[in-house]
Amino acid sequence: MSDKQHAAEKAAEKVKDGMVLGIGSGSTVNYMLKKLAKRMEEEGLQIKGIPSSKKTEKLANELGIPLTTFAENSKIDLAIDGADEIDEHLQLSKGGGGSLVREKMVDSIADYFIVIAGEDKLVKSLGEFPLPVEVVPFGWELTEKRLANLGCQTALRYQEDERFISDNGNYIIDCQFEIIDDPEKLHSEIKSLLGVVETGLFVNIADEVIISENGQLRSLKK
Ligand SMILES: O=C[C@H](O)[C@H](O)[C@H](O)COP(=O)(O)O
Repeated sequence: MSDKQHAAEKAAEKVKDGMVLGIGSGSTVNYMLKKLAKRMEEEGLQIKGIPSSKKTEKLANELGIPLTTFAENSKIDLAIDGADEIDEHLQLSKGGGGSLVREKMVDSIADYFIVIAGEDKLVKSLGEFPLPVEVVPFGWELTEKRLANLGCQTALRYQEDERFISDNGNYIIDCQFEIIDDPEKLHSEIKSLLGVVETGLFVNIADEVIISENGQLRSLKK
């Protein structure tokens, strides 16, 4: 079993009967969903999920996991999500799959947010992984220049030779900074730029990180 699967399955064990669960996105979360579906079948566990992407929604539907919306539930008991980078203060860089806006909406409202990952996602400082920023398509070239003025190399994201379009109909600009030593400050600076919808910096949102390293689990908490 891979480290990410190990961490994902451990987190799935923390889901309790009757919970409204915020379901993140990505390959690590997919393992969590599969384990959750197994628990529902074997233990009769009943939950409702709020998915953070169309991909997660599709997999949850395929696995028979009941879903709900913010229209029906304004509260999330627990959210479980992956990350692209995690620093020692539990600050995250997310959005490698382009789902950062919905993920942030889901993860930040949860009473408790658990991040799941293999040890390879732990970093001393964020920034090696290019930071995804979701921008509105209108005037994206101007927004890209504003981002570049903050001192990063920018790249409009493509997928299979087409411009990547997020679940919200927006573009993603990946921003390569040398190092992100103050995620909170950088997030505020980027958010203040016209045309920016959201950044992939998840600052002071995670409550716990479950990491697996060579089959050994450990939990990092705030
Ligand atoms: O937009 C995607 C998300 O932020 C993912 O949670 C993140 O990219 C980690 O994905 P994975 O579990 O596939 O490494």
